[in-house]
Amino acid sequence: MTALLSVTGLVKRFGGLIATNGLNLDVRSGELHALIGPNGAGKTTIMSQLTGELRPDAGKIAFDGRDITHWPIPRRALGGMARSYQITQLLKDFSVLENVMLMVQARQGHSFRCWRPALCERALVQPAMQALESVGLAQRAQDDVMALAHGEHRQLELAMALAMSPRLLLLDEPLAGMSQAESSTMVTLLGQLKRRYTILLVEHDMQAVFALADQVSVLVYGKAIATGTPAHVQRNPEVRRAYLGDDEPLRSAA
Ligand SMILES: Nc1ncnc2c1ncn2[C@@H]1O[C@H](COP(=O)(O)OP(=O)(O)OP(=O)(O)O)[C@@H](O)[C@H]1O
Repeated sequence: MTALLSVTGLVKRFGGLIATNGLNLDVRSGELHALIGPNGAGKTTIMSQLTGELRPDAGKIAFDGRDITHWPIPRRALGGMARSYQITQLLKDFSVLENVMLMVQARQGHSFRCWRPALCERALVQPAMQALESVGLAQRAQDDVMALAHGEHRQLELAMALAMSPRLLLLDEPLAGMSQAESSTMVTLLGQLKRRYTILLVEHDMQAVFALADQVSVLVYGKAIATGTPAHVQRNPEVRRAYLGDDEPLRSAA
């Protein structure tokens, strides 16, 4: 498998703090690659550099063989990178379906024109409904966003990312704040989306990470100290020491 995303020597400084410290990371087409590490390791900072919300101080980001390091946010999004956020970012006065339709419309870009209701239906509603079906929310399409439970909000955010027809899904803590039942629904969902999409997943829930990931990269102080299969990474003594501060199995890390 070739690398869809290739990060080389990435550096991001906040004043005297080096949040990304010469990071190298390859995400291959079709894999679910998890990025784990202790709080403050720099996971979200990397996601923001990938989407273009933060500018790196050095290094290169290549996506699908093209150097996108200096591309603006919309160009990356239209080029196939979609991020779902750690903090819920939904339009609260809109319905579930309308939130997704807005993303479909954004995807269509400047060329989008909707002259007749029938055309709107085909251009916006159908793809939006498809995205909702992919996350199990089709039945809630007409509901107000505020009527959804927390777990369903996260599913909706995922549908919004899918509505961008992404080639790479960037998921920042999709299980954050979820009940056990909600987590389990989301893990099943991500298992279904795996392979259909290339996914870079930041997540603290190690059980979910090890159940889902093909590859895991462990980040400590802005650097990947290990990359490999879940089994490989779990056995790595340096990972155990750096991540847990002891020799306990990695499953309880957060
Ligand atoms: N805008 C900013 N200005 C200054 N420092 C920042 C900024 N954003 C992040 N940092 C710092 O950079 C480091 C990495 O933060 P980041 O949020 O990327 O870590 P993280 O691994 O995502 O943490 P968590 O698991 O808690 O979400 C931290 O020390 C954080 O305080």
